[in-house]
Amino acid sequence: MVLVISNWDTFLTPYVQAVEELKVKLKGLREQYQLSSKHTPIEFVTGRVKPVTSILEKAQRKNIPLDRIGREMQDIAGVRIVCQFVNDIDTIVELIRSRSDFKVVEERDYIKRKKESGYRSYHMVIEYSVHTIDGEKSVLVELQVRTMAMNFWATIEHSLNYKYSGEIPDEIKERLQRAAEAAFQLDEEMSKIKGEVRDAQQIIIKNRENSSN
Ligand SMILES: Nc1nc2c(ncn2[C@@H]2O[C@H](COP(=O)(O)OP(=O)(O)OP(=O)(O)O)[C@@H](O)[C@H]2O)c(=O)[nH]1
Ligand SMILES: Nc1ncnc2c1ncn2[C@@H]1O[C@H](COP(=O)(O)OP(=O)(O)OP(=O)(O)O)[C@@H](O)[C@H]1O
Repeated sequence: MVLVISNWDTFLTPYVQAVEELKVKLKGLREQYQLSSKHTPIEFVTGRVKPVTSILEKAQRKNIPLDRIGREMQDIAGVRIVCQFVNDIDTIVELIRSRSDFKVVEERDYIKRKKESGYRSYHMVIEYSVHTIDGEKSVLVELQVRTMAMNFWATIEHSLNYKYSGEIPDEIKERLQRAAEAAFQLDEEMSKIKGEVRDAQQIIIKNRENSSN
């Protein structure tokens, strides 16, 4: 099968559907936590379908024939779950593992073992089924689970990589390494005072409830 550009919309339809469904499901979990006045391990959720130019660039870089990208490119559909605290990540990972509608096919822990760049996140690749007019279709989705500090660092580093076409100057790389260490320290410190932060959140929720009654 040779994919031509006019086929991309059709090819990507199940991926678009998967990302939309997963965003609804994960945001639904967040709502449920909020309604139960429990601390929510999900601060926010984003998702995207990989742009066609990025799919083509990655296929070429990784030598993936276009007729195999559905099986070999794991991040055509991507969802990111951002949390407040590092241990929220464990809660989310357990939650995802326990679901019957997600089949976890791979996990990569870049928190225990950060990447050379300084990148930290927990990655899960799941197989997810969507129902299309041509029947059920299973697609791979990459879930990135990270704290707000990890997300801040990764977003800035991603922009700089884009700016320098992947060749970030050494001096900036070193600054990024130091910033990654600072983000790690921020996560550590916040974890130590999370009880206090959670109490404050409960007070805010209760006050909101009282003023709406
Ligand atoms: N900002 C940033 N993001 C990263 C970094 N490493 C990985 N990521 C993100 O995580 C995704 C998956 O990375 P990996 O788990 O390394 O997967 P991979 O297929 O081996 O590598 P990629 O070719 O980078 O996708 C990437 O597409 C990025 O979105 C990094 O050093 N910086
Ligand atoms: N799993 C994901 N969930 C949500 N957003 C993502 C995910 N992966 C990447 N993104 C975001 O999507 C945008 C476009 O990403 P793109 O796929 O081109 O980059 P990348 O993942 O860094 O690339 P590559 O894997 O090809 O090196 C970026 O803003 C990136 O941060």
